[in-house]
Amino acid sequence: MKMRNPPVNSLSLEFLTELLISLEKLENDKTFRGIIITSDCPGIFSAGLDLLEMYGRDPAHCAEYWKAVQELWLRVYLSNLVVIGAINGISPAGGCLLSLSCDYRVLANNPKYAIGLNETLLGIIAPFWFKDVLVNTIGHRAAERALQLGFLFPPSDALQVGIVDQVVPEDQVQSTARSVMAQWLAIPDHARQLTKNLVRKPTADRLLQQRDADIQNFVRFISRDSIQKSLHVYLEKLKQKKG
Ligand SMILES: CCCCCCCCCCC/C=C/C(=O)SCCNC(=O)CCNC(=O)[C@H](O)C(C)(C)COP(=O)(O)OP(=O)(O)OC[C@H]1O[C@@H](n2cnc3c(N)ncnc32)[C@H](O)[C@@H]1OP(=O)(O)O
Repeated sequence: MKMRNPPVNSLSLEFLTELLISLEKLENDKTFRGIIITSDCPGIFSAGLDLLEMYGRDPAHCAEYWKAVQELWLRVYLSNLVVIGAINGISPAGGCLLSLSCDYRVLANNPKYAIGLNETLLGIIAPFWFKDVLVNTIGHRAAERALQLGFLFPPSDALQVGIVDQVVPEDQVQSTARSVMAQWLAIPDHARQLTKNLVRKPTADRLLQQRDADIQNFVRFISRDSIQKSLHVYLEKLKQKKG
């Protein structure tokens, strides 16, 4: 699955909906046993959640958006398919969450391709289920530092901390992802799927048990004047960077 939402593969409501529909189709087609998620935007896996879906929007829109974010996460995280991330670009915040929700992550060795939950750098916070997935992946202490400081790990650090499973030369990302897929597909589906569910269900259940409250918390938080100001400042910084 090649994500194509130029210029930066931001996860807008429309794009999230497209991804959800595509994933659902693949899940329902029994001829598919695995997917490789990668990007069609040069140098960018995904710029994460679309800031314009959270800035200057009314509460109803924010609630609809957050529901779609939850939905995509649950679908990828709990997918019965083998999901491999072929991460061929930078993947901050929501892009990192998408990567972390794969079963295996292969990152291209380019110092620009940083990965991490950088929410604090925007003056916002990673929701508890983003945090849970990071803690599950790199452990409590490393996650505690990474989340508070908004670390974006370059490939060598990403491998060391375990946020990705493999770092390979850029021209080998897709072929490596395909070899890894072959290894994972050698396992009988029912055994692998039940095991995946056993490991991941408790984390997903934490959100499933309080989805509506999570949406309300998000809407309250994102609608605060101080948070809207932080988003404004960050968006302006992105604009000014262009010069
Ligand atoms: C009680 C508590 C309850 C809890 C409540 C939870 C609270 C909120 C949780 C929110 C979680 C948020 C998760 C996220 O994912 S936030 C997004 C994080 N993403 C980033 O920080 C990345 C920002 N982008 C960049 O750094 C660069 O754009 C990038 C390195 C990706 C690419 O750089 P490049 O130079 O190639 O391109 P530009 O910067 O010029 O960007 C091109 C245009 O795209 C726009 N853009 C970029 N990123 C985003 C984005 N994420 N959303 C929307 N738009 C984006 C950028 O502004 C440029 O636009 P223009 O061409 O119009 O200027």
